[in-house]
Amino acid sequence: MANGIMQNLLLSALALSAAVDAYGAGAAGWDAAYSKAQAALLKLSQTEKVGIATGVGWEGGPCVGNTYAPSSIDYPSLCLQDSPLGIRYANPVTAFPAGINAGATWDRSLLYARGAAMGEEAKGLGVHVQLGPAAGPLGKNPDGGRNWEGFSVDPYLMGVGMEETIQGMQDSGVQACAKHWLGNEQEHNRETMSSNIGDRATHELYLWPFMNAVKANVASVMCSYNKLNGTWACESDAVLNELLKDELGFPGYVMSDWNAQHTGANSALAGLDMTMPGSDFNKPPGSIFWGPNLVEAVANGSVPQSRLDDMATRILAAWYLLGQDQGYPEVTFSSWNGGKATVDVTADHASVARTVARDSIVLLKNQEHALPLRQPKSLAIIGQDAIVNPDGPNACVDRGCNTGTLAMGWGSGTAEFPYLVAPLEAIKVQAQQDGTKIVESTTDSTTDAASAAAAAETAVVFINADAGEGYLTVEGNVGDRNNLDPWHNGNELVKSVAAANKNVIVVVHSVGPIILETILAQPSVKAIVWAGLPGQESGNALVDVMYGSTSPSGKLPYTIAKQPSDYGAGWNSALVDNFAEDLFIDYRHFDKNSIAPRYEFGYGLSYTTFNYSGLAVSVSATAGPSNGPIVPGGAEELFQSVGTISVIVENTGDVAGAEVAQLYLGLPDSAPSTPPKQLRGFQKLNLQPGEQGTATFELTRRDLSYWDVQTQKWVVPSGAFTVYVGASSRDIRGEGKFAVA
Ligand SMILES: OC[C@H]1O[C@@H](O[C@H]2[C@H](O)[C@@H](O)[C@H](O[C@H]3[C@H](O)[C@@H](O)[C@H](O)O[C@@H]3CO)O[C@@H]2CO)[C@H](O)[C@@H](O)[C@@H]1O
Repeated sequence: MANGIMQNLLLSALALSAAVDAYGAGAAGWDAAYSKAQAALLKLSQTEKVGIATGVGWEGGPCVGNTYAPSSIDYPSLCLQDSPLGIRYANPVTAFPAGINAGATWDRSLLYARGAAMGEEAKGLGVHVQLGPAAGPLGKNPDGGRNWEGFSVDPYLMGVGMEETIQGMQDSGVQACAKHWLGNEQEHNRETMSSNIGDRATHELYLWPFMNAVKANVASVMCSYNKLNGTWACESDAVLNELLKDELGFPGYVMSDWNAQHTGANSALAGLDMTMPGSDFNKPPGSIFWGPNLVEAVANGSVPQSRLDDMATRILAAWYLLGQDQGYPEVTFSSWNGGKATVDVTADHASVARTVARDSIVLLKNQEHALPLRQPKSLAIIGQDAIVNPDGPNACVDRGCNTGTLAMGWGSGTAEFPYLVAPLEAIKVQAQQDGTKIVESTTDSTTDAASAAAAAETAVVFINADAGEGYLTVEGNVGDRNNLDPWHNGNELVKSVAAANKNVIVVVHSVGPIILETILAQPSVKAIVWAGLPGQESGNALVDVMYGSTSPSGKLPYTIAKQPSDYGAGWNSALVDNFAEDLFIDYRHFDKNSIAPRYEFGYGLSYTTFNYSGLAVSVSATAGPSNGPIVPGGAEELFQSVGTISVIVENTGDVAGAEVAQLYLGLPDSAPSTPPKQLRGFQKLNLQPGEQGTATFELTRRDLSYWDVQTQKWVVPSGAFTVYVGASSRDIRGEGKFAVA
């Protein structure tokens, strides 16, 4: 007995030192957090160690996930709460624009501000772990149901979104959770299918944004429902221990998606650290994998004591890392009784929400200066998407319906609207100031639409396309979209308006790309505005842009194709997805196959114009693999600067505007079958008329590397790299070269 205890203690010590080695000495605060965690661990009983790794069950506490509180140390029942765009099932909270809008701003400071504001609200409500942001799905399937929760289909932009959001959230004191790890690209069959992804695509596409998350010291990671290469993501040694903890040096803890655990001992050995929600949620009664079963598994030797100690240490360390041991607020709401909080945490966050919504708007078409509107005599506002759901913006649980204006998708990635400013409501305020007569048709009836359109100088028609999580089916869409068309007969609505009015503006609220060919075929359609999923400040943000108090400055975070088949990808109903696209998703696929997109990745118009000049390239790197110690994010060398590329951008128009200058790199031929160009930098510059600014793109070794499957390392290839700098992935304004010997 005594020998057994001694052996367990020795194994624990070994595991703890292994964990310390894994994240590298001195990594931003983790060292100190681990020391505190190790000290606390010594005071915990076996049952308590298991308890802090086990959820108490769905609806077992105030949050969507709750752990058992130990009595031996001053550590709470952890409250884990969605979502990536606000605090789910609580009110009042701010309903921020969705991730896809935050990505469309291409604005690092706004991404950070949104994260910080969400983090403040989470902390204020006593939430310890906010379940976001999301980098999986990445969005390789344009019709994927949850793509809108993340920032972009491009891993670089997604990575920046993850990093800035996590930094913002964690600077406010809440633990972030990067999800869903890994390869959960569709909702159909998500809990049964296997994502079979090649090693290179795994690294260069799907893992890439999680590197940024781990580099930003994310406290936790959620493993996904699907299998990866045949093994459940939440019990895959290759996915959790090898990729995440060893290769990326992740020092925090891995929690399961809700019920994504399939075995007790196996998942523990593979690197799962916390099971959620910990009950037999959606499973036959009695199928609880941890709790007492984990105590038993350690006792009978199927799970080493060191593994249990490692789980508990990681969970405790994340809590200490965020300083949650210092006077953290109590949970002040319950998810299960309407979420009414005893405190108001919203502060001035509506202004952050409005700015993100405004600066994410992408102007796709603007013919004959249709926009901005200049005190029109009359305006027809058409479509149900112009008004709030008559039953209220929160009428459907988890936003599981598409009635009224669309401002977020559906599922767990939602929050309750405290209010929702509808487009019509905001336009009416402006119209009153301008003396504009408003004619309304707020159903999707084509006949009513035509009458309203005929009675006004200009017609603004609102259409949308929704998607969400597969546990809810909305209008026949099981999470993923059935097609890339606008919902509610949107094409016919626009056609009827365009037949009755010569000056039509189309506003699109959508979760992702829609096919616009029918709409573009109408000569009366002069302007198209993509407003995405703008959150509670929808109408106000739209008015800011449509009336020109701010020039549109969003850029597309994905490609809009001419037809669905152009993407070469989409959700499928099989139980296996072989990810045949490999590295060639979205613009990488269009470029490789010389397919002309309708609106390319990175595209977006402004009310002004920008000139690019003075491209300067100063890059010096040595070819070969990146080595060095593992720090959070990966091999240390990967994050070393190898130089800069800069370009001068001038506002050549007569109004102020912001331009997102974008850097794409083409790798030399010595890197085998690589996409023709890949985003490797961007900077948004606010410029007054006539003003010049310099966009500077700092490059790291990772930006120059590809994943070499033979050596299992990131490798900088030798040869000539091509530099493309421009206003989008297809609007290249300057080209250059640099060589790596
Ligand atoms: O919320 C935590 C994570 O949960 C996953 O989604 C779950 C979601 O939170 C939950 O509300 C939903 O429950 C439904 C259940 O699946 C269904 O069978 C039942 O009929 O209705 C329930 C809703 O009332 O289950 C979701 C999982 O299936 C997310 O994937 C994850 O991102 C969240 O962070």
